[in-house]
Amino acid sequence: MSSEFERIQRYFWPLAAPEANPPALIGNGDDALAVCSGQAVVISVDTSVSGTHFPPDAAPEDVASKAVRSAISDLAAMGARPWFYTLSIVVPKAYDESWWQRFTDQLMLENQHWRMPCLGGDTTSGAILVVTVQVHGLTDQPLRRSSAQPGDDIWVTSYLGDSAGGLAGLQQRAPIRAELLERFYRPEPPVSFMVAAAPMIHAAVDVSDGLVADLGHIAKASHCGACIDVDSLPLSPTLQDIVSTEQAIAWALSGGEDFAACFTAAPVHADELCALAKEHGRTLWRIGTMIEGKGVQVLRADSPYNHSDAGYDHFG
Ligand SMILES: Nc1ncnc2c1ncn2[C@@H]1O[C@H](COP(=O)(O)OP(=O)(O)O)[C@@H](O)[C@H]1O
Ligand SMILES: Cc1ncc(C[n+]2csc(CCOP(=O)(O)OP(=O)(O)O)c2C)c(N)n1
Ligand SMILES: [Mg+2]
Repeated sequence: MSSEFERIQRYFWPLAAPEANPPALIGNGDDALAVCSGQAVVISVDTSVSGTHFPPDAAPEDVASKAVRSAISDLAAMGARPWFYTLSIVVPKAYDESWWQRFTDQLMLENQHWRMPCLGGDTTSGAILVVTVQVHGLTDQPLRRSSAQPGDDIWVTSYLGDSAGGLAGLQQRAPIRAELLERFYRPEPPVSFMVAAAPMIHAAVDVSDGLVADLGHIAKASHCGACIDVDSLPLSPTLQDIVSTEQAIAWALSGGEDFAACFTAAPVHADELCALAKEHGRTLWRIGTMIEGKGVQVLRADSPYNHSDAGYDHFG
């Protein structure tokens, strides 16, 4: 088995490809990374822990994809294009080199897909696998949670609840479906669409903890309320095939890890937003309206819909 430094050189330094745009002033291999950008730099860090964010027996490829994509989701919600990321990793000593190879091969595929190299990080051993990805994105004008206005339409950028359905399958609480596992391990944050749509968007958040909880962040930060209709929630045919509509709605409202964007925009932009989404190979769903007041109201045919609005809470 090779040393820590040999592993860093062999597995992580090649992940500096493809080159960052604009390139780093000092890249991998020094005491620190040095970069310079003419635009605002948007930075977000997310940690994935074995047993908390993915099952302990998850494939290295799946852990790699989910860690990168869940971090990129925050860039999409800010309307920023990926620039580069850093990677901090704790790996149990018992993992063999084939694990390292498979993990970093998949990271390379993610780098190419998002055009986002890994320019630095930290490597240690420890009791369980922990992967921390800090992403850096660029934009001229970051989107915020705090700029929604009463009267805005509320939009989401993907089916909701599929990831929770995939997790339920892994945990033998529901039938396993390959498409749902794919949504759990390889979500598709709407990066290029959100960058292009940013000028029309008032406020945005990424849906990681659950729609009601995350939309609640927009409502609170914007000092207004939100009203959504459960019959307009985008539920995938696959999800509806494996569980009751009530269960699918519950997962769409609070399952979490959809890594979609939820955003608000003036109704006048509705057609243009849908056309733009199509150009970027995406679909948009309008799920409600921002209103005066506070909190998130969940309705069905104008009556309150009974649901749990608690999002995922690491200490709940
Ligand atoms: N340990 C921490 N130290 C400082 N700030 C934190 C810490 N944990 C979370 N935050 C900040 O609190 C806010 C909410 O965090 P979180 O719910 O994890 O956001 P997200 O869902 O976007 O990852 C973010 O702005 C985040 O940067
Ligand atoms: C083994 C396992 N159990 C449970 C979950 C469900 N789960 C874990 S974290 C989480 C919410 C999102 O994670 P968090 O760390 O809060 O992301 P952030 O909001 O910071 O982006 C959910 C739904 C999972 N993904 N894997
Ligand atoms: Mg977080």
